[in-house]
Amino acid sequence: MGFSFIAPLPIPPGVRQVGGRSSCRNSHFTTPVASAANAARIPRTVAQQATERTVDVVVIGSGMGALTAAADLASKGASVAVLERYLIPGGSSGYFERPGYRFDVGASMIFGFGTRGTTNLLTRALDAVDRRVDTIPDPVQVRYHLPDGIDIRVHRDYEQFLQELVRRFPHEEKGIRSFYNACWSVFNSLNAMPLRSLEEPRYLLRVFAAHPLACLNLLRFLTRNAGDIAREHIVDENLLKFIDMECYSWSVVPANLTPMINAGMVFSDRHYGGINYPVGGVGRIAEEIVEGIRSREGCTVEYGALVTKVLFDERGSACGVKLANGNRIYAKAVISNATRWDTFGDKGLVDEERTPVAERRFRERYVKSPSFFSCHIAVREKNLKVGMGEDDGMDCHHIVLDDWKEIETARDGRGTIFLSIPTILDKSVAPPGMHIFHVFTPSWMDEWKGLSSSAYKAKKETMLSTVVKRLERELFPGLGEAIEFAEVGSPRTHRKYLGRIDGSYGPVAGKRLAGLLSMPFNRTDVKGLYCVGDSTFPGQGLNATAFSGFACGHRVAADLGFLERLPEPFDSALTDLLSRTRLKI
Ligand SMILES: NC(=O)c1ccc[n+]([C@@H]2O[C@H](COP(=O)([O-])OP(=O)(O)OC[C@H]3O[C@@H](n4cnc5c(N)ncnc54)[C@H](O)[C@@H]3O)[C@@H](O)[C@H]2O)c1
Ligand SMILES: CC(C)=CCC/C(C)=C/C=C/C(C)=C/C=C/C(C)=C/C=C/C=C(C)/C=C/C=C(C)/C=C/C=C(\C)CCC=C(C)C
Repeated sequence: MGFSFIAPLPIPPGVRQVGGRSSCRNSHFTTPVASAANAARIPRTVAQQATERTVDVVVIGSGMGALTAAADLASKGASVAVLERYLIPGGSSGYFERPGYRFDVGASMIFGFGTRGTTNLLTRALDAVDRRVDTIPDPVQVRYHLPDGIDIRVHRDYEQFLQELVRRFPHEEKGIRSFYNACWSVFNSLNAMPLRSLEEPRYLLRVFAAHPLACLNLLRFLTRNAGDIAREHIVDENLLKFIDMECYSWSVVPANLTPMINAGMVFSDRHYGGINYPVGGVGRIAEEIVEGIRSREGCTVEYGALVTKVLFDERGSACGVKLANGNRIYAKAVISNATRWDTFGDKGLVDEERTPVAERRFRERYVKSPSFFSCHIAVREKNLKVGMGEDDGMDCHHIVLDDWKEIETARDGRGTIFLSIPTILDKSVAPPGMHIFHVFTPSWMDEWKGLSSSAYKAKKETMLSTVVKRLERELFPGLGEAIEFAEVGSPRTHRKYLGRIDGSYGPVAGKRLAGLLSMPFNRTDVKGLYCVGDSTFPGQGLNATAFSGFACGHRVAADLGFLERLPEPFDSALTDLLSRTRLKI
């Protein structure tokens, strides 16, 4: 293949841009100078003298869950310190740059970015701190290239999508319509109400009083999985496999393990708010929220700020954090955006001996999803043998699978391929005449452990070549010749730069669970310590973690007196009841 191979990902020249603009008010940190090496070993360049200070809320990490919670709290008047170990905000929704290019670290398919309803939580996270990002509507959420010749486009227009699916499975028209109608019923219920903390009873009582039917409908679906509902309406096994892929493509588990509430959100929002690409790349969302947080009195976002431990007071409540440079920040509430595995346990921010039983139970029910092997590829349009122009009808997002048996388990680049070409929508993220291909496929940490550096590099090259050959066969003949350069990341890369255990995409049900009911909310059994992000209700996805951010912000604000709440014991009764129920199921 005629391209230069560069690894690892991401060496962030763009870092200087973001860090350099930093004006960390009240901060004792200096902005670290960017380099791949110190990015992974941060923070080395922070203040020499250990310092202490106090804020209302410390937020560990700056993924979308964390930023939404911080933005919400900042908008309510709390002083918030967001501490990010890396040099760029956004975590899996961050970016990295090469001259002329801006690559999205995670995928580029963004839900929750519409202009109407209540479920557009990314738009709302920006609104919370008076910021906005322009978007480009995507006419097709994804094009599936599946076994048995199943080639389906999920059009933004709902009826157009249904007709395409019905053309392929005419005998299942009724089942198709009734399954997706069930999804709409979930979505319409969610979209009727303000979305806040389900463990804050005052809010819950008000929302039940204002929208009783919607709440009862959600309760009905809360314990169910999408696969069960699909089987109530559909019998064709190939169509059920397609529904499995519809779920797997974002939940990384098949339909029988995918909570129905989440399926309802994803399968309807794509036709309601639509999939919208942020102009300038996905990283723009986090950048703007950061600017909005920083504009609030007493609020900071600090990079190169690796938190090593949560601090406790004499009553055992979380009261702040310790950083790798020895600094301590005290707070009335601590919010962790690290995964639950990175928050609790021997290698976590809270030692095993302080780890509550509920957290051990969580680890019995949820497992770490696989990570990804991801390739960020710069492609010359003139060398591609398929049209990429505005009138050529090339779609931005593709999913490729050769054999149904390979959907979940195949290794070495033979499993499901996810491809996003953001330059189809936004030409500003690459130089003229160039495209960005972001290709990823599930991969596990155990495949990459213990390799010498030459074996590691060779494995990356082999995997890249496997994936490129599959794309050449399916979609882009001659792709290899069109590649200018490629940067490749393994699960090790994801662990190193995103700080996620084993580079995992997030927690997934390790066995059949009762829908979303088993997923913990934001309070933990450690007083003063909250979790946010994809280890909390409702799970993975930017819009999902934005929900967890709003819910967390709301619960913390009520606990700290920024919002009214019910008197005790009524306020905590629901949290206690839900934790006890969770321990039993
Ligand atoms: N829709 C899409 O296409 C898309 C794209 C990208 C990501 N996603 C999903 O979005 C979700 C976002 O996840 P999230 O909000 O849970 O967070 P995240 O993992 O994206 O971010 C967590 C942040 O916390 C930081 N961090 C971790 N430990 C730290 C420590 N000890 N000290 C300081 N900082 C620390 C990390 O560096 C990271 O920036 C994920 O589920 C992801 O899979 C979806
Ligand atoms: C008391 C109680 C508990 C209860 C009561 C009742 C009620 C009221 C209830 C309620 C509920 C609620 C509110 C809920 C909520 C939910 C939500 C918000 C959800 C959300 C979700 C979302 C999601 C899941 C999303 C996701 C997404 C994703 C993950 C994406 C991804 C993507 C990708 C990866 C892409 C790829 C592809 C290619 C590239 C092709």
